Amino acid sequence: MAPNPRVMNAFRAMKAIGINEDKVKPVLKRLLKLYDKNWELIEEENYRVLADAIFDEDDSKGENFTDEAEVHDEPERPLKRLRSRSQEGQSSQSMMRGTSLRKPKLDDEGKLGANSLQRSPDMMKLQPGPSDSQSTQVRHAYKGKEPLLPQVSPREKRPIVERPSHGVQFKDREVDPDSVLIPKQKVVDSYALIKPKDEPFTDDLPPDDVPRYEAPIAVIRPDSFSKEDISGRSFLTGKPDDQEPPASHFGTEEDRGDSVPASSSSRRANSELAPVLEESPANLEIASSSLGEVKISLSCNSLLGRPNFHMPSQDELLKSTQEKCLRSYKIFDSNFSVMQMLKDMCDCFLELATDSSRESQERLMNVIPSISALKRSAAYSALGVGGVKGSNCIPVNISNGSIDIHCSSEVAAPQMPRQIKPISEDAHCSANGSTESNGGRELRDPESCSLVVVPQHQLTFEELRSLHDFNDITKGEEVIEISWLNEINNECPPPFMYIPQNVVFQNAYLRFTLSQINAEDCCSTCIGDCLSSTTICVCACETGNEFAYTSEGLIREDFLEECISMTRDPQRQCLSYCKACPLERSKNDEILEPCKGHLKRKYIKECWSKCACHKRCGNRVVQRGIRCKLQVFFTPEGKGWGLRTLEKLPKGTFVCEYIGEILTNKELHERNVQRTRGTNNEWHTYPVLLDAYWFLKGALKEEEALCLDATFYGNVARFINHRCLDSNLIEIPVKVETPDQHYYHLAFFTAREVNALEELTWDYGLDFDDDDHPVEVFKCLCSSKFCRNMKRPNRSKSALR
Ligand SMILES: C[S@@+](CC[C@H](N)C(=O)[O-])C[C@H]1O[C@@H](n2cnc3c(N)ncnc32)[C@H](O)[C@@H]1O
Repeated sequence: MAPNPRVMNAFRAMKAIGINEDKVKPVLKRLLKLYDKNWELIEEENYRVLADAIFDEDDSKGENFTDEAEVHDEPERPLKRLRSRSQEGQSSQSMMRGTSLRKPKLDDEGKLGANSLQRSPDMMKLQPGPSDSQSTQVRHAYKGKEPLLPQVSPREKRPIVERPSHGVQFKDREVDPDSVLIPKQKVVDSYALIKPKDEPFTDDLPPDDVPRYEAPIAVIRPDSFSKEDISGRSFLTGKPDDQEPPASHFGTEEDRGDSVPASSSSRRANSELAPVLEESPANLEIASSSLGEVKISLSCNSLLGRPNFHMPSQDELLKSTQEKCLRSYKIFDSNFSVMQMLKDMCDCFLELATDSSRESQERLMNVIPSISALKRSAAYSALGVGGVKGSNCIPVNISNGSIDIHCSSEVAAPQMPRQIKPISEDAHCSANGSTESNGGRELRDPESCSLVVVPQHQLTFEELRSLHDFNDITKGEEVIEISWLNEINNECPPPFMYIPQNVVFQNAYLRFTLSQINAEDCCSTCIGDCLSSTTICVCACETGNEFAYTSEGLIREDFLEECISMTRDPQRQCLSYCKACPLERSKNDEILEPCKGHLKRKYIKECWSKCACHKRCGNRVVQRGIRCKLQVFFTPEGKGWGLRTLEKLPKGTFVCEYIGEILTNKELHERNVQRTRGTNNEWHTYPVLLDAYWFLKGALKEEEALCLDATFYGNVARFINHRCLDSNLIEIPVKVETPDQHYYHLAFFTAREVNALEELTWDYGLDFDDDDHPVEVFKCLCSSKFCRNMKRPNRSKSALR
């Protein structure tokens, strides 16, 4: 029978550290039996378990003949020290992995002791320190060897968890600082062999006549060297981390005094090793939480033996990671920082790991809607909370059926409630933390003393969902966060559901099928970026065989100017007339008026899923979503909420799409009728008609005459206010998924360069003289010199585009 390759590998690995087959065989057999043939456990960390079991056996044999005195006077202990590199300075890494293998301790019968195999670091932390007598035994057992687990010695009774560093820590015990050397360049696989410095250094393998001394006497890891040791260096600063000892230091200064002292001799050893260590860093700290409690390290152990290994600089590493992230995850925010993300990860870890009730209380405060937000929802009246104009918060005291929230005047922080923890319908909590009956719903941890209570029957789930997170009104729906801010009063944005893509309300006919897209509607032979292709891409046909976008992702100047003048210049404006205008049909009048005309527009055709080009092809802009830094803000001029940019935007930048529910024109008409009858809402969203191509079909079917309404479902475009004629945005139809003319995206691009903090506006195309539309009019406050409403400030009807 062919020998089991795993057995052969084990032999080979042991041979590499000087243990011959005869010795390996019986121990291996026992381990296999013990582990139920679980080879993985044996093979882990380059057969560490096996090696240690062999050493154990050696030791236990040896110990039969030693007493305490002999142990201490044992100067000629082994020449070599076996050490897994993965232990070197890897405490935090091990902790992250959450596993650590403790060597199996075989009892007399060759069985595992109760605690022999421990994989949980928590378990290890909880391990009590042995009593003095126990520790003596432990010292016997480990005499001359590094224990594989943080065994707690009398001088290390302090639990590991108390130490500033964390994770699995391997203790250097009985180390003679002068006696060890790590010949890093002679790495065999992942082991570093350590040889007493003052003994003749012959080769890496022990002489055959000293088999007992294969067991190592001591170990020095890179991070147990002085602070100049690169492996203990903070990668962030390039300086040693002086906030705390490296993760693999054991115990306090005094502790180290008799284990691994920072003695002159150890320093001597270090300085001798310095050139080697400089070339062989093992563990690099790359990020940490603000106070250094949590750290992220990179370990490159398996690279150390490679001749071409060199340590990348911090800049190199960050730059390359950043580029990779930007490429892979489509992050277009120029402020994105890998380093920040890693620090955030440390902070999150710390937060989760130390979740204090105070923190969770603060977090909860931010998820409660302010009264102004509630006021806008139908739920407000049902809440029975008195008006608090001038206050950003719902009153602090808990009274039956009311809401408790503490809130500073600057922080109007209504957010999406993320965690609603119904405790009891009848419970609320008084300031001292006791629970009282209130018929409400508790929104936070019952342990904290100030509870937030919202009457359960008042706010529906839908209503809660429509309240806005002031950090990100998009609720994470967009690639980029969009905050909202009111520096004028205590209003909150009106409730609506944020959606990043249009959704069909009910009857609109929309088919995005691949079969519907013909060869002439997609570039099925393009490769990579269509913009840089030399052949003409079919997707550019609609725009005169030239793409509408530049390689910078802006709209081509001439195309943009054409669109602007077709929309704004009365001389260039071109109306098309449909045969049976859906607008007229929806009125259900006896006699249909003739079509009043629809503005003709140029449109952009973007590459899409059936195109063979790359997803990041330059002819895909609108479909990537919002990339500019925007903010919803309360306008000082009395227009209500508006949208502004927080960064300078070049001319031709894509800002956002008008997103809303896709309605048929009939459905919209019905809504409008309802709207005028319904609540007297000051701020109306203005639905847009997707009417640019209505004229193309003889008689458009009802379900093909489409429009977008952002009143209930929409994106930030619903906040863009109107400006007569010289608005800084221009809307352009963009075709993406379907070649059908009756559906397209309406995208806003900057019509000129826009400065940071400038309000973004578009011309709704309102005819302030047209009394024929049911949507409530507003007094135009656009302050444009071309304002069409200037001479008629008191008009009460407006037009709907
Ligand atoms: C699409 S919404 C814009 C967002 C709105 N300002 C809000 O607070 O939700 C349109 C409404 O904003 C207001 N509005 C927009 N442009 C305006 C302007 N130029 N002057 C006055 N009010 C304006 C009108 O009330 C209009 O009905």
